[in-house]
Amino acid sequence: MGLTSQSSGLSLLKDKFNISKKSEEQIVIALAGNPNTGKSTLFNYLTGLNQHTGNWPGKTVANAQGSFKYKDKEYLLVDLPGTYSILANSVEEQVARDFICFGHPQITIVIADATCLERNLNLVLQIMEITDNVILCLNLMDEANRKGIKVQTHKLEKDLGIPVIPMVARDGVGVHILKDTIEKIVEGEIQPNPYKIQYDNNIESLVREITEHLPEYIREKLNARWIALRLIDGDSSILKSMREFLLINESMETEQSGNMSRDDF
Ligand SMILES: Nc1nc2c(ncn2[C@@H]2O[C@H](COP(=O)(O)OP(=O)(O)OP(=O)(O)O)[C@@H](O)[C@H]2O)c(=O)[nH]1
Ligand SMILES: [Mg+2]
Repeated sequence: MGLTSQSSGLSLLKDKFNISKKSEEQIVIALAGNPNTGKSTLFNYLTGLNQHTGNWPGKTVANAQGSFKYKDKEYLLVDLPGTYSILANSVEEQVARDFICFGHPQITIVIADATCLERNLNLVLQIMEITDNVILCLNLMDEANRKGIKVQTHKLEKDLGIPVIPMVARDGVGVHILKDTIEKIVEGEIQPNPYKIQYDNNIESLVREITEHLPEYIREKLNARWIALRLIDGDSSILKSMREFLLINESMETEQSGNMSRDDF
């Protein structure tokens, strides 16, 4: 039973991330991106809300969440803090990383500034290492056009292996295509296949070694390759997050988790 399964998923969302689903059927979507790329603008456009988003002060998380409906499906949109990376160098980065990794949103939208794509793609590649269901929105296309910047959207889509949607969120341009793409991913009509970075042989063999030693419980529930990469990078915060995740999960899934406990880390 995966974490997206309703029994554990709901409590994990509530206990760790303070996210309340209105119903079990609601599909959770994370909205990530660099600061100032139009996340709030898109969030407000989709949800009809009018709030300043990205308010995640440390451990007392007051997140922004809103819902929308499209073709009879209910979606819960979670706005993540604006970050340039999710390598957990700051509280914001850790919050964004933990939600994408442990909160298991069914889809993660990354909203990028089309006028400085190179910098924005860093975060996109990092998120693609954690999860497959990623959509890239190229926002501020009006600004890009004004500056004479042309983006080869289809080539980018092919190279990244995920849907890429040009957007002017301020005017709602591209939002319908986004909703349609979300729906097609949920229905399985679109299956993103993100490009995965291959590291040099030393790192790849370490990744294999670490993944083999990760407990089966973790391998089933989380992206073992990504966890191994973070451990190789010396990121001790991932251990803390995994412990927390196990603690919550243990209390909810005592029977399913069997003998496995956080003390195994
Ligand atoms: N020209 C243009 N401006 C936009 C577009 N989308 C958003 N903006 C503007 O860009 C600015 C930043 O938008 P926000 O939605 O606040 O960006 P954000 O990503 O939530 O920013 P942080 O929360 O600070 O990370 C605002 O002034 C928006 O009006 C767009 O498509 N075109
Ligand atoms: Mg914002």
